Amino acid sequence: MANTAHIHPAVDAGLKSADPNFGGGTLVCACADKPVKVRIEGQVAHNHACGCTKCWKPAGTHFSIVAVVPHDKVTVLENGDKLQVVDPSALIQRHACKECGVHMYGPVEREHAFQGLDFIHPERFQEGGWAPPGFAAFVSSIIESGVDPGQMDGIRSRLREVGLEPYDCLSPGLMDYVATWVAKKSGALPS
Ligand SMILES: N[C@@H](CCC(=O)N[C@@H](CS)C(=O)NCC(=O)O)C(=O)O
Ligand SMILES: [Zn+2]
Ligand SMILES: [Zn+2]
Repeated sequence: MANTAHIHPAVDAGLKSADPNFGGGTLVCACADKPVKVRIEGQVAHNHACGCTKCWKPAGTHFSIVAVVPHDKVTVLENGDKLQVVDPSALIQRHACKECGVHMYGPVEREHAFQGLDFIHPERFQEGGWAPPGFAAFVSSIIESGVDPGQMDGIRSRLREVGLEPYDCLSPGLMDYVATWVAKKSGALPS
C-alpha cells in the first residue's frame, strides 16, 4: 500500500530541483494587504525539513522547510514595521509578521557556530529555483505538536522514500560542524 503520510506541501508534490542560475529572490508573507517583503541575494544553503515546534510551518503541516543564508544577504524591502521577534531569548531571532504569523527571517546573533546566518523559509519565495530540502531534522519533535507516536514509523519511511533522511537532531554533518566549533572554542581541538 502506498505511504500517504503528509510531510509538507512542497515535499508531497515532489521536490523541485534547484535552478543553477537562481540568484536569490523575494520572500513574501501571507498577508493579502501590505505583505512583508524580504530580499535574499543568492542561493540558500542547508535547506531541510524541520519538525521542531519553533519553526514556522503552513497550517495542517508537520514540518517546516528551512534554510540558511548569510545575514548580509537579507534586506527587508517592504512593511518591516509588521515584523516582531517571536522569542527574544531564542538562539534564532525569528522575525514574524504580526498579522499572518509567517516567519520572514531569523538571524543568529549570539556567539554560536551559526552566528552570522539567518534562517529563512524558501517556500515564501515568490520565485522558483531555490535548492530543495536535503534531509529532515528534529523529526521526533513533531510529537510535541500532537502527532501520534504510532505514526512515526510511517512518517520516517515516507521521508526516506522522498529522499529526506530523517534525523532527530540536525544531520551528522551539521552536528559535527557545531561540535567542532564548540571544541575549538573550549580548546579541546586546536583552532
Ligand atoms: N524539541 C524542541 C526542539 C527545538 C529546537 O531545538 N529547534 C532547533 C531547530 S530549529 C533549534 O536549533 N532551535 C534554536 C532556536 O529555536 O532558537 C521543539 O520541538 O520545540
Ligand atoms: Zn503577513
Ligand atoms: Zn526548527
